[in-house]
Amino acid sequence: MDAKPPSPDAFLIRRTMDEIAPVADKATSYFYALLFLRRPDLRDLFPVGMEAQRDRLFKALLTAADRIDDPAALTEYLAQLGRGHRKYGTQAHDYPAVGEALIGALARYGAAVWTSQTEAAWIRAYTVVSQVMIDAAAADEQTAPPWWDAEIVAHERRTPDVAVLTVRPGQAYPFLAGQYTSVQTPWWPRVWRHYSFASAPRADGLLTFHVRAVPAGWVSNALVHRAGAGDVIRLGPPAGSMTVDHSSGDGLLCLGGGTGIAPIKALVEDVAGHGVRRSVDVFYGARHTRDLYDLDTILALKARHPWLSVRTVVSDTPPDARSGPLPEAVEEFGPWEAYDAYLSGPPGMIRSTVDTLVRIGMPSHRIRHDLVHELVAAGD
Ligand SMILES: NC(=O)C1=CN([C@@H]2O[C@H](COP(=O)(O)OP(=O)(O)OC[C@H]3O[C@@H](n4cnc5c(N)ncnc54)[C@H](O)[C@@H]3O)[C@@H](O)[C@H]2O)C=CC1
Repeated sequence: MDAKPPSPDAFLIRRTMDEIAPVADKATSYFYALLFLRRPDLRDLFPVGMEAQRDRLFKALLTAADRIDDPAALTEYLAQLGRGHRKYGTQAHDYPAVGEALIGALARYGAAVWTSQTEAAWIRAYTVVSQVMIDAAAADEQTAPPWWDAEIVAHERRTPDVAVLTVRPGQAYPFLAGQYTSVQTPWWPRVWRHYSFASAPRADGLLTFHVRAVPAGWVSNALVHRAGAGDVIRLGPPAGSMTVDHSSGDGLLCLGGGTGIAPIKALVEDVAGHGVRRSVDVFYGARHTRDLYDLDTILALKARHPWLSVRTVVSDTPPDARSGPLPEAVEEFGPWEAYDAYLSGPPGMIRSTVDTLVRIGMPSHRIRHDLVHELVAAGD
C-alpha cells in the first residue's frame, strides 16, 4: 500500500493536512466557531471544556486522511467512529453542517494550498466519511443501544493511583477480549475517555477496567478517587481490533506497559477459554516494582496454564523517558517467528516496540495495537 503513489485526492488531502498541521489548534477552534455559529444547538452535544475534543477531531481527521487510499481500513475506522457517535446524540442531519464548517476551516488555514481541486477532493472525501458513519450508526441502531449504563459493583485500589473497577451493565454488553470502550462518569458530563476491558467476556456479564489517575485527568481521577460501589457510569460501544485470531495456532507475544496490562490479561483469559494450547509470552513492564499492581493475577494465570510465560521488566526510568528496556527485553528473548505481537501501553512504548519488532524482522501485519492517538485520550 505504502509503495503505491497516492491517488490525486489523497495527495491533495495530505497536502492540506501538512499545511494546517502547524496551526492545527487555530484551525480546529475556527471549525467549532463556524459550526456553533450555524448550529448553536449542537454545542450541547459537547463537553463544557473543549480541549480534549478539539484534539480528537484533528487526530480523527488525520487518521481518516491517512487511510484515504485504503478503503477497507478507512471503512472499518469510520464505521467504528459512526457507531461511537451515537452516544453523543449525533443525528444524520448534523453531518452537512459539520462538513461545511470543516471545509471552511481548512480553506482558511490551508489557504496557501487551497484550490478548487483541493476543495472538490475534500468534499468527495467528506461525503464518503459522513456516509459511512451515518450508515454504520443506522445499522447499529437496529441491534444495540447508543450507550450502556453500568453500576460499579467493586472498586479496589491497588496502588495510591491505580484502581480496578468491576461494573455490571444494565443490558447485555457484547465485546471481544482485547477491545476497549469509552467511559463517561456522572461528575464530568459529556467527557468520555477510553479504557480497555481487563477481562475476557464473563458468564456473569461483569466487566473490569484498570484506571490510573493521571495528573489533570478529570475522568481518571474521578474513577480512582471519587467513584465507589453503587455509582453508575456510562459506557460507549466496544471498539478496537487488538483481538485474537482463533483460527491461527501461532504464538502470542504480549506486551503490557503499566495499566496496558489490562487488555493483555483479557487476551490470556481468551486464549485459555478457547482451550487450544498456543504459546503466550507476556512481558509486563512497569517503571517500578510497586507499579506491577496486577502481577499476582497474571502469575495465578501462569500457574494454571503451562503454555503461558511471564516476564516482568522494571525500567526505573523517569515518566518522561523516551525509551525503556521493554522493547530491548523483547528483542533479547526473540526471534519471534510464528508469533503475533499484541502491544498495549503508553504511546511511546508502542512506537518504540513497533520499531524494534520491525527491525528484528517481524512483518508489520503481525503487530497489533490500538490507535496511538486514542491512547493519549485514554491516559486522561
Ligand atoms: N490498549 C492499550 O494499548 C492500553 C493502553 N493504555 C495506556 O497505557 C498507559 C499506561 O500508563 P502507565 O501505567 O502510567 O505506564 P507507564 O508510563 O508507567 O509505563 C509503563 C511501561 O512502559 C514503558 N515505557 C514508557 N514509555 C516508553 C517508551 N517511550 N519506550 C519504551 N518503553 C516505554 C515503561 O518503561 C514501563 O515499563 C497509558 O498511556 C494508557 O493510556 C492503558 C490501557 C490499555
